[in-house]
Amino acid sequence: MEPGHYAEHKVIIVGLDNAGKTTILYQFLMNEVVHTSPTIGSNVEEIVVKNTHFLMWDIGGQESLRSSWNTYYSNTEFIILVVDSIDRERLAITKEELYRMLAHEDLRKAAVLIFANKQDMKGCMTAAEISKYLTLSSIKDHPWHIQSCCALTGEGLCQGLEWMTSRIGVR
Ligand SMILES: Nc1nc2c(ncn2[C@@H]2O[C@H](COP(=O)(O)OP(=O)(O)OP(=O)(O)O)[C@@H](O)[C@H]2O)c(=O)[nH]1
Ligand SMILES: [Mg+2]
Repeated sequence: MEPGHYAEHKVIIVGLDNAGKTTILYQFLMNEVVHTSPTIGSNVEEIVVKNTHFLMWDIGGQESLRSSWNTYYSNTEFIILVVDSIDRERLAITKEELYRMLAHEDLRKAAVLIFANKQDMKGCMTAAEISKYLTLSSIKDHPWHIQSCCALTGEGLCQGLEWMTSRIGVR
């Protein structure tokens, strides 16, 4: 590669509405909690971690928007799936969306980081419970990792990014 040029790794941040995707993106960018409103379309930001450049697409998760997630899939290296750990009722929908993505041709080489977000909420599901419900251990054709986090404090977010950087160059 020429000097001054660097590889940029494409990331999509997906998950149901209200999961905390936009909050996570701006924690990565600014180490701050921003005021968010539901994302219509997407936000895109470049996040640099230890000289590794990620281009992160944060995509709106409302039901009507989920059918267009696939327009963001090409060349994706990482999927960040954000789960609202207090939202037990809708974990089944997240599961459906996860397996739909994993079956998509354009994502066959993507690694998956699952954030079990909102760990500050009383009575929330643990990462282990979410992992079991999503049957993550059955996923053999994509590298995956689950990390508990709280986007409001930033706890757990760095560990998730570290897993991503550790994957680069593995394949
Ligand atoms: N308690 C708590 N609230 C959180 C956390 N992360 C995000 N939130 C709140 O959850 C709400 C939704 O956050 P967003 O980041 O806008 O959610 P989103 O996933 O981008 O939603 P869409 O854009 O509609 O898909 C906001 O009120 C956030 O402040 C967390 O870790 N704990
Ligand atoms: Mg959003």
